Parts: sequence; C-alpha cells; structure tokens
Amino acid sequence: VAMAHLVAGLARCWCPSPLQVINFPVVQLHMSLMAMRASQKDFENAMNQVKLLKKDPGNEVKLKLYALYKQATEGPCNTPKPGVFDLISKAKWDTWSALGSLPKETARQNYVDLVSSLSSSSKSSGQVEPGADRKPPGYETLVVTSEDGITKIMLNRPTKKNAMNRQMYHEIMLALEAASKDDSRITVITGNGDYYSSGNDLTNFTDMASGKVEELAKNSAILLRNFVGCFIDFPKPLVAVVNGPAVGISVTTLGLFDAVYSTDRATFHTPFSHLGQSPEGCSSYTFPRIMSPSKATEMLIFGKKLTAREACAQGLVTEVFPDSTFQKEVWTRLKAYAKLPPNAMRISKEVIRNKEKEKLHAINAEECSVLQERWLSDECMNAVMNFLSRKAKL
Ligand SMILES: CCCC/C=C/CC(=O)SCCNC(=O)CCNC(=O)[C@H](O)C(C)(C)COP(=O)(O)OP(=O)(O)OC[C@H]1O[C@@H](n2cnc3c(N)ncnc32)[C@H](O)[C@@H]1OP(=O)(O)O
Repeated sequence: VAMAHLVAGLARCWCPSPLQVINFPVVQLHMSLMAMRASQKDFENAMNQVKLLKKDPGNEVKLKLYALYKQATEGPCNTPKPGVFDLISKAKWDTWSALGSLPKETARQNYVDLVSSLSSSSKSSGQVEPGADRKPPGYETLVVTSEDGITKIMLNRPTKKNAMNRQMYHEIMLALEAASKDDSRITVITGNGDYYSSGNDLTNFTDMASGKVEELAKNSAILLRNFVGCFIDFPKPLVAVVNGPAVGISVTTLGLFDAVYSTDRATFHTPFSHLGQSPEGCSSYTFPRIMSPSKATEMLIFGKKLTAREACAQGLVTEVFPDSTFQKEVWTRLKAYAKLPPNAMRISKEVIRNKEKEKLHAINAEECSVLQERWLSDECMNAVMNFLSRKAKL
C-alpha cells in the first residue's frame, strides 16, 4: 500500500507535465576536478532539455534528477528528514541524502550526463543535444561490455599485470559512473591476463623525481580520493571477479565490493610498509572489521600475502573456485543473480551501505591525506626507485 501511494504521489508530483518540476533557479557553480567538466551553460541546457523529453523517464530517474539538481545547487542534503508517512517528500529526501558529500561540481556533471543519456535514448526533438559534440568515452586501459544484465569492466594492461596508471584510474571512474546509469543490474570488475591487478603503477611516481613533488603528491591524493569515493558511492551490486593475483589498491578496494569471487590461483598482497606507504581504499577501516584487527595488521602493516583460501577464510573473499572452472562457474552464477529484481537489489545495497557512507568518506579523506605525506618520504621514494631500477620485486 505504501508503495502504491508513493508511485501515485510521485506521478502527481511530476504530472501533467512530469518533467517541469525541474524548473529551478540557476546558481553559479565551480569548476570540476573530474576529467570531463560540465559548464554552467551545459547545466542550464540540461535543465531545458529535461523539459523537452517526450518519454517519461520513470520515478527512479526523476528522483535521481531531483537529487542531483539539489546537490549541484545547494550541496549535501541539509533539510530535516520528512515523516515516514510523507512518502513523496521522504523519497526525495532519501535520494538527495544518499548523495552524501558528493561535490557540487560532480553532481552537476552527473546531472548533465544523465540528461544527455535520456535525451539520446528518447530522441525527443530536432534540437541539438547539449554535449552532442562530446564523444562517448573510448577506453584505452579497459574493455567495458554489457550483456545479460551485467556490465563488465575489465582492466586491460595485461603486459603490465594490469597496473593502474593515472589513465586507468580516470577510466575506471568513468566506467563506474556509466555503469551506475545504464540498464545493467550488476557491475563486475575483473582483469585481463594472468593478474587481477598489480596495484598502483609505480611509474606514476616517476614524475615525483622531477620537481614539484608536493604538487604531484597533492594531485595524486585528490585522484585517489575521487577514485575510492566512486566505489563508496556505487549504487548497484559491485562484484570482483579476481582472475589472478591482486596487489595494493586492487586488494584494499575489495572491502568496498558487495561480493568477491576468486580463482584459487589468486593471492592478496598489500605490501604498504615495504613500499614506505600506508593503507588506502578504506582498508584501515574495512579490513579490521571484515577479518579481525590482528589479521588486518598482518596484511596491512606486515604485508603478509594471503592465498585465496586464506582470504576467503578471513572474509575478504566470498568464494574460491578451482582455476579450471572459475570463469564458467562464476559467470553462470552472476547471470542468475542478474535476473533478480534490480530495484530490490539497489535498495538493499542502499540500506546496507548508507549506514557507513559518511564514515567511509571520512576514512578515505584521512587515508589520502596521510598517504600524501608518505609519498614524500625517503622510505617511499627508495622503494619505488628500487622497483623501477629492478632491484626489488615483491
Ligand atoms: C594515485 C595513487 C594511488 C596509490 C595507491 C596504491 C598503492 C598500491 O597499489 S601499492 C602496490 C604497488 N604495486 C607493486 O608494488 C607491485 C610491483 N610489481 C611487482 O612487484 C611485480 O611486477 C609483480 C610481483 C606484480 C609481478 O612480477 P613478475 O611476474 O615477475 O612480472 P614482471 O615484474 O616482469 O612484470 C611484468 C611487467 O609489468 C610491470 N609491472 C608490474 N607491476 C607493476 C606496477 N605496479 N607498476 C608498474 N609496472 C608494473 C613490470 O615492470 C613489467 O614491465 P616490463 O619490464 O616493461 O615488462
């Protein structure tokens, strides 16, 4: 009954011209840190474009548009929570509130992207779409496919063991953003070749040796914070299909996935002390909770490498499969899961994740700020130089 009221109420809220509700004053916004930046003009165009859509995009999308608009213009949700019986206001408040501390400029970009995707699918008028001259992202470090209700993001630098260079960080963020809005129900991250990922590409640090070190460390901390933030905020079930060994950030972010399936050939290694670094990916918070404080210490401080079975026994991995049947078994299972009702899955994730979101963003910020200092230390510089001059391997 409550759902029926909510649906009817939302329909009233957006009808007879359901999209005209998004007729808000315009405010000045700041430049985005993200690679693709939506200008104030793009944002205004998007607001106009919404009114021209012929096809009603549905309540879920309208709520998302509402929330992104509010976040882009007013920032994080700052109004009192409506009562439980005020279903429409509560649905709007919940959606806005779920955006947490998403920066205004990112919300503005997301709003523009969402409207752009709606415009291209509904082809409502002969007008030029905002951003129509902008090419859809072509990935150089990833292969992204969508099939059977599953968007698969495959890390694709196999000759470098899928080490994450700056471009890959940016592309993963873009791919997650796109997957959060596409029709798929589950999103998977996996690796191409024999490794899941060897973690941060240590050549990212080579620039550090060439002056402006503080600035580079600061920019890397911003990149890392945005990157991990995308995992914290990802709204659909996110599954890691760990096809081989995982190192560093590709291990720590697993604590932010909803399920982790691993081949028995994989290992899990976070050699931060060896590298003069400190934990990231919210692992300083998630790992002690997933495993136990002392098991987390062995991994994050002493750099103990876990086998897949050990990682499973400690709760980091959901299930381990023999390498010979890994792909077949995992994809059969995921395809079955992808037939489940998408809204129920998304809402269940929201219920689970929302309790922790604010905390996770705070942990992420703290870890990045500590790392920013660590990257400038002799311990870190020496470890990176040793790897680059091939004196040391893990
Ligand atoms: C924005 C900043 C975020 C920072 C946060 C993250 C922290 C981390 O992720 S810390 C973890 C960093 N990763 C490592 O320290 C791993 C380093 N790599 C290795 O120790 C070995 O390469 C590895 C054990 C993974 C594999 O050893 P082998 O099987 O013997 O292969 P090769 O060493 O010959 O590797 C093949 C090829 O790949 C290049 N490679 C592998 N890993 C990395 C890496 N992390 N960064 C850069 N390059 C990497 C390796 O150099 C080889 O290249 P070529 O010599 O050109 O063939």
